[in-house]
This record gives sequence, structure tokens and C-alpha cells, in this order.
Amino acid sequence: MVNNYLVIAVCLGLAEALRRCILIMITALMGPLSKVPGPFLSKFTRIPWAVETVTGKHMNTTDDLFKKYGDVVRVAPNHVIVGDRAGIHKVLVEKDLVKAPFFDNMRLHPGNPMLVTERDKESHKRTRRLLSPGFSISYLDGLEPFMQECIQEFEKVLDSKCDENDGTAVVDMQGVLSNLTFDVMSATSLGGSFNLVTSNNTKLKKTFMSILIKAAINGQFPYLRYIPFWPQAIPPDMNRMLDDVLDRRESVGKPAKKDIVQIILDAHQMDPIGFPEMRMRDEVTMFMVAGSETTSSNSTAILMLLVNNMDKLQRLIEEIDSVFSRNDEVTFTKLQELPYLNAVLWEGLRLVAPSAGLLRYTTEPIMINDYEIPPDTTVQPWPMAAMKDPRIWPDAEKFIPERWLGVYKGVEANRADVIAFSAGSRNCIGWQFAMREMRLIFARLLLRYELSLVPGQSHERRYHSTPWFVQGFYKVEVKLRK
Ligand code: HEM
Repeated sequence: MVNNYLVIAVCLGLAEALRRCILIMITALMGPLSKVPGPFLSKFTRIPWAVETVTGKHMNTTDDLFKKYGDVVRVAPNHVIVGDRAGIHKVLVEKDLVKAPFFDNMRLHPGNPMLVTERDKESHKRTRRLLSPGFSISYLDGLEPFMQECIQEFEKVLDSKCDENDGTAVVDMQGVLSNLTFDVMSATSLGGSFNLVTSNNTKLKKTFMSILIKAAINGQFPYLRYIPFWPQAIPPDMNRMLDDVLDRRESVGKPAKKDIVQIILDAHQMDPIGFPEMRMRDEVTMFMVAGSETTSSNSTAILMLLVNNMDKLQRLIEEIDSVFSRNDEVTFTKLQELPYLNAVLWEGLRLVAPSAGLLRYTTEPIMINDYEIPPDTTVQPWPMAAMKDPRIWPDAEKFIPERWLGVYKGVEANRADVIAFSAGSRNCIGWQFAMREMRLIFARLLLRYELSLVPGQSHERRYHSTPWFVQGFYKVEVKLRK
């Protein structure tokens, strides 16, 4: 009797396995996506692409995929990447597709959305409207003194490093810029700088990086979360830091002008059920992560381009020197009008900002470049391919800020083609914040110091929500200017 049940159970199991295999074969070889080119294995399994994503190597390996298969590539049974301008525009702007289910899994607490991971269009619109006063032009202009103060501390640290070494020091710019952008975010948005530039306390930064990496892994392999002892998305020291920030806010009271934390706290107090405490905490955490490492990693990579192209660096110094002298106040308003500085930043972002996490999802069939993409497909625009597309950019791989100053080889560069901050309803809410911060950092750095290349370093980077150097640092020689 028992044997009979066993035989039936095994047969049912085998039948189900066979049904699934047939389904996989049909989807792989006969479904609408079967016409989209891509690696053979990707028709059957998402594992190779998931591994590339989790290791962060995909930012380097996709170039070859687009070269081999064209502008739309199937990288998993129901996942395509899109690398051309028109296709990306269609996905992000024209169709404004919803974010992919990946973002449900990426949430710091399951079921608890944040602006970045919100998938429902209406809820996203409401949250974005709620937070947008913290990114208005007048609000951002009011942040200038906080940013100036943090950069002053940054200069003190560089000065002392130079003093210790007869006026010249070799500095890990990735490390110090990362400290600086955390200080700027905490000073402008949390009501007080973490002073990481001065303390060089790497523990907190490691905590933030671990949040990013864990979120990327959870996004790909959501079931890992349920393994006992799998590390929590939010480590305990992050929770303690949040408690400190919120306690301080309660004891000191509201700031004269609402900052991001105050906007989020008010939203919670006005609607504790719709905007619960956990959401408030996750939102603050995500803002810190979204606003710091992104700016520092891209600034470091732009600096890398400058020290490897000394003629461009020299031209930038000349422009800055023509407007400011050493003790002048370097202001947002004046910097906004420096053509070469702005050209360096847009050209730099074009070449170094990977933005590899723009996953979207189809709810109905759409056509992308003559391919029919069926519902329930993850569509991932790949800005890096479009931003280095030789059909748009002459000498696409080269760092040529001059292309932003007029017509270069018959082509006028267009900012809308630099998709570093994404596009459409989910574009970066902090892009003007980041541009202001980067202008200030570069101008004050070059006004005070001579920077030069430390040769022999690896330029290889990986990507987990933001790019990072594999060697763990990027060193630059820094010398106080006479
Ligand atoms: C160079 C610096 C930065 C880069 C390259 C960058 C890039 C991006 C990109 C590509 C997205 C869009 C993701 C998508 O379309 O799916 C995004 C979204 C976002 N960014 Fe940034 N970012 C930067 C700086 C900042 C800063 C300084 C802040 C905050 C002060 C910030 C806050 C956010 C937030 C909250 C979102 C989610 C917006 C939404 O879903 O409505 N970012 N960022």
C-alpha cells in the first residue's frame, strides 16, 4: 500500500518536472522573446545574469553583449537589456514603465516601500510630491553654507596631509570624497555632520555599503532572506545611528527650514498608519545611501579622468583661476556659469556613471526596436551603452569636454543624452543637489591644490547600486598651490 502511494507521488513529481521543462523549452524557443538575440543559456536560466549582477561585474561585460547581439539583448528567460537611445527613451519616458519586481525584494523590510523601491505609480507620485520641497531650487540654494562648511573641513584634512609630507601627499581620493559626501548628506539632511572627513571612521561607511550590497543580493535572490542567521538588511549600528538622529531632532526641535528628515518625520506624524515608523526609518536610510556614495564614486571617477588628461585639467584650472582668486568665496551662483567646469562634469558623467539599476517591467506588450516584448518582462535600460554610442557621440570613448562647448565633429552634445540620472518619472530627485555639490568640490579642490596622476593604478570598477574601484582606493598626488 505504502509502496503504491510512493510510486504515485514519484510519478506526480516527475510529471510536474516534465511539465515545467516543457514550459521552459516553449518560453525559451517559441515565446515572443525567442526572437530577441542573446547568449544561448539566457533563454533557459537567469542564473548567469544574476551572478553577473550580484558580483557587480555586469557594468563591464555588457559592452560585449551589445556588440555581439545588437541594441536589445535577452539576458534571462524574461529579462532584456536595452542599449540604444530611442529604446531607452521609450522605456523610461514615453511608456514610463513601472519598476520591476526586483524592487519589492530590494526593500530593506519586506512589504515596506520607500521612494526608490515604490512600484505603484500613484503611491510613488504622492511620496515624490511630499519630498520634492526638499529639492526645490530655493531650498537647494539654502544648503550652500552647509556644503561650504563640510568642504572647509575637507581642505583642513588635505592641508594637514600635505603639511606632514613637505607640502605634497598621496591621498586616496575615493576614501576622502566618500567621507565628504556622507558629511554633506548628514549636514544638509540629518541636522548635523557625521564629521567623517575628520574622524575617517570607516565603520559607518562600511555599514552603508553593506546595506547596498545586501539589497542587491536580496533583489536577485529574495528567498535568501528567510534563511536563519542570514544577516539583516539593516545592521544594528545603522539602527543606533537612526535613533540618535531622531532623538536629536526631538530634543533640538524642528530646524528653521524643513530638511529631508523633517519632511519625512512630519509625514509620519501626520499619517502614522499610511507612513509608519519603519517606513520613515527606511526612507532616511535610503536617502543617505542614494545621496552619498553615488556622488563620491562619480566624482572620484571624473577626477581620475582629469588626472589622466592633464591638458583638460589645465584648461579647467585656467577657467577657475580666471574667475576666483585663492581667498575668494566660491559660490553656487558663479559656478553654475563656468562653461568648462560644467562641460567636464557632463562629459565625465557620460563616461563614468553606469546607472545599471534602472529595471522596469512590462504589464502589456510593447515594441522596442522591432522586437515585441511581452507582458511580465523585466526591461533594463543600459545608459552606459547609449552614453558611449558612436552613433551619437563622435570619439565616444574619449574624454572630450570641448564637445559641450559647441559643435564637435559636426555634432552638438545634448544633456538629455546623458542618462546618468535616469529619465522620466523615476529620474534622480537629487540630481541638482549632486551637480551643485560636485561643482563646489571640483572648484575648491583645484583652486587650492595641484593634482597629479599616481601611475600604475587599476581603473577596474564594479557596480552595486553605485560603482566602486576593485582595488579599493584611487590615489591622487595632492600639493598645496603656491
Ligand atoms: C552623481 C550623483 C548621482 C547619480 C549618478 C544618481 C543616479 C540616480 C539614478 C540613475 C536614479 C534613478 C533610478 C531609476 O530610474 O530607476 C536615481 C534615483 C534617485 N536618487 Fe540619485 N543619483 C545621484 C545623486 C543623488 C543625490 C545627491 C540624492 C539625494 C540627495 C539622490 C537621491 C535619489 C533618490 C531618492 C532617487 C529615487 C527617485 C525616485 O524613485 O523617485 N541621488 N539616482
